Amino acid sequence: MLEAIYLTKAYDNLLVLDGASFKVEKNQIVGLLGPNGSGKTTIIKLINDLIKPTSGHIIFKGHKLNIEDKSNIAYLPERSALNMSQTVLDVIKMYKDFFSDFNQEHAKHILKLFEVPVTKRLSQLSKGQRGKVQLALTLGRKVDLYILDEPLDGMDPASRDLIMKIVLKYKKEDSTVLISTHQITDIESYLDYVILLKNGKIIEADLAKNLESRHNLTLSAYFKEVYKYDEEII
Ligand SMILES: Nc1ncnc2c1ncn2[C@@H]1O[C@H](COP(=O)(O)OP(=O)(O)OP(=O)(O)O)[C@@H](O)[C@H]1O
Repeated sequence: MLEAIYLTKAYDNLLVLDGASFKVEKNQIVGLLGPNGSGKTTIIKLINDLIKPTSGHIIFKGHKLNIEDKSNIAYLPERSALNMSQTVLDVIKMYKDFFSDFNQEHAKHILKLFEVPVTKRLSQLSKGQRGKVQLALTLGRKVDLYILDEPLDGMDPASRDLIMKIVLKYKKEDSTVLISTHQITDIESYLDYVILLKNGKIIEADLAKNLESRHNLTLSAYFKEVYKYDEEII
C-alpha cells in the first residue's frame, strides 16, 4: 500500500529525516511513533506532498506517489486549517461538496457519539471538540489511506479509547491507517505495525507482535526503554 524508499529531508543542511525506509501493507493500523522532534510530522508532510524530500521517494499502491493520489488519502493534520467562524454543519457540507467519497451521515454519527454540538461555530468549541470534528471529517471519507497526525492530543482518556474504536469501525475496509503519536499506551493494543523514529532515523519498522516477542516487552515498555532521557544530568 505505502512504501518509503530512503526518504531524506534536510533544512539548510540540517538533516531532520535520515534515509527512512518502511513498507506498510493494506488493512493495517500503523503506529508512527517517536518522541518530540523525531520526524513523525516530516514523514506525514512528505506523504501528503506538503513538502518535498531532499532525496528518496514514496510508492503508493505500486506507483510513485503523485498529485492524483491526494484524492485517495484522508489527512488529519496536527493543526486545523478550518475556518473558525463556520459551524460544524457548515464544514460538513463543505466536505460533502468537496469530496465525492465523503459520507456526511458517518461524520454526523461520529460527532453524535462524541456529543459535539454541531450547530455551534468552531470558535465556540473546546480544543478537544474541534479535534473530534476534524477526526469525523477525516473518517467520513472513503479512501485507501488515512493519515492521522496526533489524533489523541488534548483528548481525555475516555475519548482516546473511543477514538481508536471509531477509527476501526469507520475506516474503509482494507484501508491503511497511519497514526502518529507518542501516547503509545492508549493505542498499543490496536496497532498491527509500528515504525519507531529517533532523531530522524527509523530504529524499528516491524509488525507489533514481532517487536514485542523479539524484545520480550509490551510496546509501551519498549517505547519507554528506547526513549528514556539521560536523567543523570538533572
Ligand atoms: N521548516 C523547518 N525548518 C527547520 N527545521 C524543521 C522544520 N520543520 C521541522 N523541523 C525540524 O525537524 C525535526 C522533526 O520535526 P517533526 O515536526 O517531524 O517532529 P515530530 O516527531 O512530529 O515531533 P512532535 O512530536 O513534537 O510533533 C525537528 O528537529 C524540527 O525542529
